[in-house]
Amino acid sequence: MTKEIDYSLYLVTDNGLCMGRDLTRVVLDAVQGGVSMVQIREKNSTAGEFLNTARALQQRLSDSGVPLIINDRVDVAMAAGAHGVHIGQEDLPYQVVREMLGPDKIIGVSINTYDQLWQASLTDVDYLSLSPVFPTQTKTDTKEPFGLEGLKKARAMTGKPLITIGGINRDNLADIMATGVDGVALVSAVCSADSPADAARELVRIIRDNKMRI
Ligand SMILES: Cc1ncc(COP(=O)(O)OP(=O)(O)O)c(N)n1
Ligand SMILES: Cc1ncsc1CCOP(=O)(O)O
Ligand SMILES: [Mg+2]
Repeated sequence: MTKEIDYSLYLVTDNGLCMGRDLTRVVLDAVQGGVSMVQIREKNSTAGEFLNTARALQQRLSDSGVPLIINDRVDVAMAAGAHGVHIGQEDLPYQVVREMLGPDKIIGVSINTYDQLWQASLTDVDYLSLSPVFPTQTKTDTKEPFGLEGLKKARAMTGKPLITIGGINRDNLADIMATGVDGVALVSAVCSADSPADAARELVRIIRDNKMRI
């Protein structure tokens, strides 16, 4: 069953890119600006720190309707009562995560190749994230970027909710939305912005003006 989720503007956090500001503050400002989904991605935190951040945000976002997704750590997601988990090709296998979380939680999977896209399309995963669309300095161990033509090809291959990530900003967002993806995930364009709220507002406007599918 397809869940009713707004994937249009998906903030993925990176504490180190928040310009010394409190991560929770940056996320709440971004949500004020219109971010529709949030993923906590803490690569340098202990499990305990990750859980504390997740619990604090889960509580602060509970009335907003914005789903909170945990990167990689199914245990942290379960302990925090988060809405779901994002996993990559080197994380726990999708079926195992689904068995652990049950049918109602949101599970997203990173897709690095067309073969992975095809395989994942056969499962009941909630969304697919083509990764990366462009090169980025935020994550250095990425595979070959898909580019805009790759996004179009991927869109034609699956009817599942499809988003993309990597090097996305206000200058390339319109072209990305025109490929027919359901949304975009970004780190630095929001986390490092002078005003995360204003940055999110501008991105929302570009998405609204260029979205292909409702
Ligand atoms: C929305 C979204 N898309 C892709 C990724 C990357 O996940 P992964 O390939 O597992 O890499 P890490 O983020 O774990 O370094 C993501 N986190 N979110
Ligand atoms: C987490 C992740 N996965 C693929 S690229 C990426 C980082 C994207 O960061 P930015 O939006 O700053 O390019
Ligand atoms: Mg991962």
